[in-house]
Formats: sequence, structure tokens, C-alpha cells
Amino acid sequence: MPASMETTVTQQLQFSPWIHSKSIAAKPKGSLHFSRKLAEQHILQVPFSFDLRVSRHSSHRRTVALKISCSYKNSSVLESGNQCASVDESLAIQRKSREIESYLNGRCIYLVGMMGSGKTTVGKVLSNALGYSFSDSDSLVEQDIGISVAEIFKVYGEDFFRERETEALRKLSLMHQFVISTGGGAVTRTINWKYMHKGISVWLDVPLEALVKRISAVGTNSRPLLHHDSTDAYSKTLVRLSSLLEERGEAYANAEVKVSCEKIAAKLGTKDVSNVTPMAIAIEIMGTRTNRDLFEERRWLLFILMATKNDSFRYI
Ligand SMILES: Nc1ncnc2c1ncn2[C@@H]1O[C@H](COP(=O)(O)OP(=O)(O)OP(=O)(O)O)[C@@H](O)[C@H]1O
Ligand SMILES: O=C(O)C1=C[C@@H](O)[C@@H](O)[C@H](O)C1
Repeated sequence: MPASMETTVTQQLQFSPWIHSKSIAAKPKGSLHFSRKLAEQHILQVPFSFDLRVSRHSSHRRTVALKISCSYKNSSVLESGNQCASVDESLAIQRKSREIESYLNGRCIYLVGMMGSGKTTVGKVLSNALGYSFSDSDSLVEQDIGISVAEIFKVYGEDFFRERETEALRKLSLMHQFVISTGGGAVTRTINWKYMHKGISVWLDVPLEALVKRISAVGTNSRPLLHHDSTDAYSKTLVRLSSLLEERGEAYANAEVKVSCEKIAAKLGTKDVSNVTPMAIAIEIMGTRTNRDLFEERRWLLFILMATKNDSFRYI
């Protein structure tokens, strides 16, 4: 087994939810090392089986299926889990995160987009890769008021929620090194943009049909603006989401970066956006520069060019 692949696989474990994966150290020698702290905490005794299969699904991706079994100290229970990950994506995300570290300079990333566009899912992958913290403005409001977003809408109404959402974004705008998943409607208030423009805003643009599929699969209970009685979930969600998207299209376009799932799918050689993984979206985000930053870069280039051409050039 090539050493580089083993390294990647070991690093993939950091995304695994079923063991205290943060305590796993990657070692590019084909062995898994667990920290002393983990052992001292009597959590993990020894990994006793390690099963790795590499398959080639398409010309674009190699997928590693990794199965690990561990025994836990002071317990007869054995637990195991599976982790599937694309080696290429995993390498690309690590490389990109190193590349953009100085460009980001600690700036927060605000993910905006419709309900179900993947702000939370992609946000967690992105924050993990960048070594940033993750936060979610809906969760901050819930913690603040002590009840769920759906209950806040029911008890206090949408205007009250929007005020609290703005306050959550104001607090977040004081932070550094955060990836922030914003509420789907956060883009509708101008004041929220004042806060979000303190960092880099990214619109996750996902086709309506994909949003409806995702939301109908998990239900609308936690999404008060979409909630309806249980009959014909797909078409009711479709109607409601399409009118929200029409109302908000321009507001989402205020984001400095637009990441289109359809475009990523096309790059992968497919039309089906369900083939676009959260990791692929995170990689695309990391590879895109804002117009503001491109403008700054060009300004500097121009300055250097003129300075080298003309010694007496003075930059104003
Ligand atoms: N790239 C993806 N491919 C397939 N499914 C995805 C993808 N990203 C997210 N999902 C799924 O879509 C659903 C919604 O994702 P998520 O909660 O991250 O969206 P969100 O934008 O945070 O939604 P909301 O604003 O309503 O909280 C989840 O079930 C998630 O697993
Ligand atoms: O799109 C919206 O307006 C909303 C999206 C959710 O994230 C929540 O912020 C709330 O349900 C409203």
C-alpha cells in the first residue's frame, strides 16, 4: 500500500463521528496511532482490525472504504464503523486549505443560501479543513431564546425572529476564524449584510429540485416557513420554495462569492447535482476569490509593474 494513501486514510479518520477522532494522530507509516490521553481516559484500548478497500467508481474519483474495529477499555462491547471518502477530494481540500490560509487572514466565511442548500453540512466540512470554528446563526438564536426556531416563529412571530437573527450576526461579526451558517432568510435585511461583509460571504446555489428533494426527505417540521400538513410534501415544498427563491434571488446575489452546484457537477462531468459532495463544494469555495480581493491583487500588480517600469513613479 503506498504510504501517501495510508496517510490520507488515517487523516480521513478525523471526520469519523464514532470515536474520539480528534485524538488520532496521523502517521505516514501505515500504522494508526492513538494519543496517550485517549488511552488514559479509558476510552479506547486497541484497534484490532483494519480493512481497507480501494475502488474506482469513475474517472474522477477513487473511493476508499475503511472499516476499523476497536475494543473499548473496561467494556466487552466492540464497536466498528465505516468511513467512505474520496482520496482525491481529501488531498485537494488539505492542499487548498494550506494555500488560502494567508489569503483568508482569519476572516470569517458566511454561508448564505436557501433552506436545504447545505450551509450546515458544507460549513462543518469547511471549518474542519480550515481549522476554523463553526457556528450557526439559527442555533445562536435558539440558545438565546431557549426554544427552537419553529417555536419562536409560532410564539413570537417572524419579525421577532429576524431581530434576534440580526443580533446573532452582529455578535458573530466580532469573531475571527469562524465558518458561519446563516439562516436562509438572513439575506433579506440590509443591516445583516453590513455584518456579513466583515467576512467573506458565499452563496450556495443549489437547483430548486435538489432542495425540494432534500427537504422532503427530512420533513419540514423544523422549517416554519415551509411547514404544511403531511399530504403531498414534495409539491407543497416545491411551490413554497420556488416563490421564496424568486423573492430572494437578488438578495442572495449580494454575496461576494457564488458557488453553483450545477457548475461543480458539470466540472465533474455529470448533470446530476446529487453527485456533488459537501467536500467538493468546500473545495470550490476555497478555490474562489472575491471580486474585492481580485481587485486588490490587480491593484498591487499594477503598482509593481509601474514601479519597475518607472523609478520615479509615485503611487497615490
Ligand atoms: N452536497 C450534498 N449532497 C447531498 N445532500 C446534501 C448535501 N449537502 C447537504 N445535504 C443534505 O441536505 C439536507 C440539508 O442540509 P443542511 O442542513 O446542511 O442545509 P442548510 O442550508 O443548513 O439548511 P437550513 O438553512 O434549512 O438549516 C441535509 O439532510 C443534508 O444531509
Ligand atoms: O429561509 C428562511 O427564511 C429561514 C430559514 C431557516 O434557516 C430559519 O432561519 C428560519 O426557519 C427561516
